[in-house]
Amino acid sequence: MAERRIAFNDVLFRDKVVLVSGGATGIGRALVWILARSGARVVTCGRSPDKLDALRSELADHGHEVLAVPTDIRNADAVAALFAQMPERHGRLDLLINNAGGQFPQAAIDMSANGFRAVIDNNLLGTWSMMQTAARHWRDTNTPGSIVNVVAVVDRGILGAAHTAAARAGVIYLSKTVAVEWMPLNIRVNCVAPGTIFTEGMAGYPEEAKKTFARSNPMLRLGDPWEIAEACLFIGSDASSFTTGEILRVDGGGQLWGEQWTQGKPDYFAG
Ligand SMILES: CCCCC/C=C/C(=O)SCCNC(=O)CCNC(=O)[C@H](O)C(C)(C)COP(=O)(O)OP(=O)(O)OC[C@H]1O[C@@H](n2cnc3c(N)ncnc32)[C@H](O)[C@@H]1OP(=O)(O)O
Ligand SMILES: NC(=O)C1=CN([C@@H]2O[C@H](COP(=O)(O)OP(=O)(O)OC[C@H]3O[C@@H](n4cnc5c(N)ncnc54)[C@H](OP(=O)(O)O)[C@@H]3O)[C@@H](O)[C@H]2O)C=CC1
Repeated sequence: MAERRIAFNDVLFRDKVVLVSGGATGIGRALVWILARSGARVVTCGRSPDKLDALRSELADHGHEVLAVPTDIRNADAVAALFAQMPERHGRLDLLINNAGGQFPQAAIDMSANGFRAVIDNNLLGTWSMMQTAARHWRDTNTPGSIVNVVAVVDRGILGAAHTAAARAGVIYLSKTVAVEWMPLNIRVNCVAPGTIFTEGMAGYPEEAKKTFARSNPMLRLGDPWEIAEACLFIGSDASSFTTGEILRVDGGGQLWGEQWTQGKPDYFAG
């Protein structure tokens, strides 16, 4: 990541302040790297202080300073404290990328009320808390802003992950709504919907399902976190200044062809 080619020039984010949630691993880590190398001042958060420490020292070894604040996005007080640190440290915020999130694979019929709620809390309510806090900051400081929400491709549902399909659809329609409501505040709101991307998060999926993931799109491969990071850079930056309320699917064409069963394909559909 310290060397990989970046599609955009290195001034696009020079001195911009960007908050990326969930930056310690996977797509978030690629985002932190690509933004730092593009000249941005990067702030990130996550629940695990150890993972954030490892990220901070990895970036520091290459001369990039990152502010990494342990924060659970489901905790409104922690989110408020995170946002309070940014003006102090960097004076402003230009872009928020809501990447933190996740779920577990399970048949909808077996989900407990608490399990379903945990995924809604994490992906819908946590993301909303970050979005609203950022928007209030931009309103109160009379400065422009941009939000990118990392969601998932929900057009055909997400088999074996009904909770996250519901949460991500919620984020998409929240985004479309506030893209209009917040335009008078000069805030753009867009989503990036990754297909199946090879990250640390894959560890939570059964081997039987993982073997089939490469066939979930016509490119017959998994995506790479860097491919999602570049899409977020494009849609979050001035390079897409006339775009708001949009969903950019980065899924190798998976919304058109391919099947994804997060727990493996049931016998009923085999053959
Ligand atoms: C979208 C396309 C899918 C295919 C490709 C993969 C895409 C990815 O997104 S990979 C990135 C995934 N990364 C993660 O998922 C990491 C983050 N995930 C989590 O932190 C958790 O899964 C969580 C947020 C959903 C749950 O966190 P937490 O609130 O800390 O959970 P608790 O341990 O307190 O449990 C609450 C509730 O949920 C039930 N539960 C948790 N894990 C599972 C599981 N693996 N299977 C079944 N149920 C689970 C847990 O049992 C609790 O319910 P009750 O037992 O009823 O109290
Ligand atoms: N990989 C894929 O195929 C796909 C991924 N996505 C979504 O993209 C995003 C990134 O996923 P990916 O990189 O694959 O997964 P990872 O599990 O590697 O990354 C998720 C990151 O979010 C952080 N996080 C999770 N919950 C919280 C929370 N409540 N508060 C703060 N931080 C949190 C985690 O850190 P910590 O555990 O320390 O809190 C972790 O660093 C997620 O929203 C994911 O669901 C969507 C579609 C497909």
